[in-house]
Amino acid sequence: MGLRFTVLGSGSTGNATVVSSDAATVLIDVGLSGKKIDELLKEREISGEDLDAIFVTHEHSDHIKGLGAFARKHRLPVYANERTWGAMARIVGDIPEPNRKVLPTDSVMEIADLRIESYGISHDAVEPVGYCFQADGAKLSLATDLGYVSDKVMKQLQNSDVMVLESNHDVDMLRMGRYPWNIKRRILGDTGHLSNEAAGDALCRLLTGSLRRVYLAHLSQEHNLMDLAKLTVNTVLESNGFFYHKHEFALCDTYHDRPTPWDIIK
Ligand SMILES: Nc1ccn([C@@H]2O[C@H](COP(=O)(O)O)[C@@H](O)[C@H]2O)c(=O)n1
Repeated sequence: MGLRFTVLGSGSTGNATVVSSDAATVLIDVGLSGKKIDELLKEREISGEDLDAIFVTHEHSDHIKGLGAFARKHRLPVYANERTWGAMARIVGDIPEPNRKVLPTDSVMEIADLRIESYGISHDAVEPVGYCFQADGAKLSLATDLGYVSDKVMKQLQNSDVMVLESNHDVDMLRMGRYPWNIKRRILGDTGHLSNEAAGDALCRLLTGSLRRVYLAHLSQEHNLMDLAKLTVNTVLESNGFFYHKHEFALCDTYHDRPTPWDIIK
């Protein structure tokens, strides 16, 4: 069991993911209440006491809603870049100084045998990041809340074994949906969220290496369906000549209201 993870919750109602190596376990984002995170961890047979640290992607409430309460309860160190700390200070409340850790964007650190790398992404937060994790020769990449996938991000995601990739909306459903126009423009823009097609396009450039599974994540409950997201991504892949067998590669589900099973990458 060299590297494994579970997505506890995914979508604008709250995001949180646990990544675990042989000797370290970390939580990425606390976008649900602290109480709910405790319940979800229990469902996956771990607890807050098993965690070594929390890593924050950005200050939007669906990523930090329960951060302050959860970090204080379990006395956990919290890692974020300087500007994200500034932007979330009021929402998160008091985190004791020794547990306020600054991890600059595009830097690497290690907790025991777990290598953690942050990378900058395009989203309308002060300095949003994604994270890649490596242990025991395996690589997991988390890539959600992306307006678009830049060449730099694409390079960062290369050689992943498993990815959690945003597939937020179906563009036609969003265009015809009931959100106000300014919000639609935001979601569709370069600092908004990846559509199903954009996720498919990104995968066309990533499916050449070791990639075995992609979890489609941060799906809109208003403008998407898991089956539609998978169909669209598959259609984009096939129209670009990528045909695969189930045992070689799979698209996997995430949920807004329940955790994914542990995925044991290695
Ligand atoms: N009234 C709303 C609804 C949603 N948003 C933001 O739009 C993004 C996509 O939301 P989905 O739930 O459709 O995935 C997300 O960033 C929401 O926070 C909004 O600003 N106002």
